[in-house]
Formats: sequence, structure tokens, C-alpha cells
Amino acid sequence: MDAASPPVALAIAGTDSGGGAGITADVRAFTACGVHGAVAVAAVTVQNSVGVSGFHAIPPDVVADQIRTVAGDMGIDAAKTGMLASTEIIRAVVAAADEVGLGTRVPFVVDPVAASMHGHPLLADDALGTLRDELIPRATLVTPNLDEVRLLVGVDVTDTDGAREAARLLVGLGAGAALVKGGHLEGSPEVVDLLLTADGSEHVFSSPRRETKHSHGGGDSLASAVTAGLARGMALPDAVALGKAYITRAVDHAYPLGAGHGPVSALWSVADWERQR
Ligand SMILES: Nc1ncnc2c1ncn2[C@@H]1O[C@H](COP(=O)(O)OP(=O)(O)OP(=O)(O)O)[C@@H](O)[C@H]1O
Ligand SMILES: Cc1ncc(CO)c(N)n1
Repeated sequence: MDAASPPVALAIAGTDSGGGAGITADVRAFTACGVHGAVAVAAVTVQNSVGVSGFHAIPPDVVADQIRTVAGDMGIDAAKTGMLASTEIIRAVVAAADEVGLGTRVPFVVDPVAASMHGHPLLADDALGTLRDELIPRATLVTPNLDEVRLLVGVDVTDTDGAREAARLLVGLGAGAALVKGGHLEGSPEVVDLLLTADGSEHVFSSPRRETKHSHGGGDSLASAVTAGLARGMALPDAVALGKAYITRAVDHAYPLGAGHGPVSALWSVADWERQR
């Protein structure tokens, strides 16, 4: 007899040839969190642990058609965006999202990726306004890091009060909720991620800061684990709690790889099936 079909989560994002971030991290998080991962590739990056040396943006209609073809066949239980590269791709994603119900019938997480952790741009400068004005209002949840917060709402977050104010402004852009991630607040012993929903309820997710330079793909992994929780039908705060639990373990198990920043790891979650054969 066939196994039951798992929920389906869709990542609309870029690839990372080094396998640390982007769609590779997304699908690992989907798998580790118990859902099937489908992908709409928006860009192919030439990337390793040291940085991004180039990228090729996929034609916008091909990005949109990947979303439509997945929705029309297996259905989508939740979706997330990562690197979208250009205004034209964002607009194509918005059109397809409206057609298939992302952000209305289907939970839709927007990770407003602007640059890699090495500081290399992954979004055209002129696309930020489109992301803010056309994509974020459709989001069930928007998940910026502190650099993206500064770009989107002009707030320089240095503490929880600042994160709260930034989240309030992000929800004011039309998102259903905002998760302001505190990974970049280097000095603090706790990493605090603050969730604010449009109805005003606040949830603070805190964990001890790990001393490691190997956190490549951390933001993508968190957003994807939250998306997996939503695909499984969890309420938003529960899905974010799942995401925080996943990323905390993934940072704990991050490993060196290459000369630069190694990835957060999902390998701890891999079943020990081979030794049990
Ligand atoms: N040193 C750390 N120790 C524990 N958790 C961390 C650490 N750094 C980041 N995190 C967690 O990882 C997640 C991603 O946070 P961060 O603010 O680094 O996002 P990001 O910049 O988008 O990530 P990326 O490194 O993929 O660009 C958050 O949940 C954060 O709490
Ligand atoms: C393709 C891709 N998406 C997102 C990020 C940010 O982690 C990255 N470095 N590369």
C-alpha cells in the first residue's frame, strides 16, 4: 500500500551552488520538518562558502509557470519566497500568487532576501520598492533580518523595543505578521526573534547565542521551517516555535565547509536507517 501524501510546501527562491543557502537549505528544512518540498527557481547563483560571484535570473514567466504547474497538480499547502532578484520576477510571482491563492487561501511567508551574508546583492536596488509595496502586503508573515528591516522601514534595531517598533511598521505595510530576526545583534548573549501579528499579539522567541561563523543559510532555513509548520496546519505562533526549534538545533550542528562560512546543518535530523539495515 502507498504511504499517505505529506503536506506540500513550495520554495520560490534562488539556488546556491555550494549547497548552503537558498533552495538547498529550504528543501532540507522542509524534509526535516515533515513536508514535501516543491520549488520554483527564481535565480541560479554562482556561490560558495566565500561569497556570490554571479547569478542568472530565470525568465519571469518561467518562475510564474513553476508556481502554477505545482499548484495545478499536487496543490500547495504553504509557500515561501527567498531570493527573487528583480522587479520583473517579483511582479510575476505576485500575479501567480494571486491566481493560486498564496496569501489568501494558502499561507505565504515572504523572506525579503536582499543580500547574502557576505554582503553580495541578491536583489536589484530598484526592486526593493516593489517587494515592499506589492509582495509584502500579500504575506501571511514577513521575516526580515536587521539589515532588511533597515532597508524596508528605516529602523535601526538595537534592542527588543526597536524590534517591536520595526515589526509594527512592517505589519503596517500590509503583512499579516512580522518576525524580526535578531541574529545580527552581535553583542547580545541571547538571539531574540520577535513575532508581531496584525491583531497586535506579540511572541518573543529567545535562545542562547552560539559562537560560530558557520551560519550560512540560517535565515532561509528558519523561514522554510516556519513554512513547513504552516503547511502542516499549525497556527502561526506554533509554526514559528517549530522554526525556532529547528534553526537552534541547525546552528548547534553547523559545520565548517570550504574557506568561508559553513552552513547550518539539518544532518542531525537524518534517520539512522543505514546502520539499522
Ligand atoms: N549565533 C547564533 N546562535 C543561535 N541562533 C542564531 C545565531 N545566529 C542566527 N541565529 C538564528 O538564526 C535565524 C536567522 O537569523 P538571522 O538574523 O541571522 O537571519 P539572516 O541574516 O536572514 O540569516 P542568513 O545568515 O541566512 O543571511 C534566527 O532565528 C536567529 O535567531
Ligand atoms: C540563493 C540564495 N538565497 C538566499 C541567500 C541568503 O542566505 C543566499 N546566500 N543565496
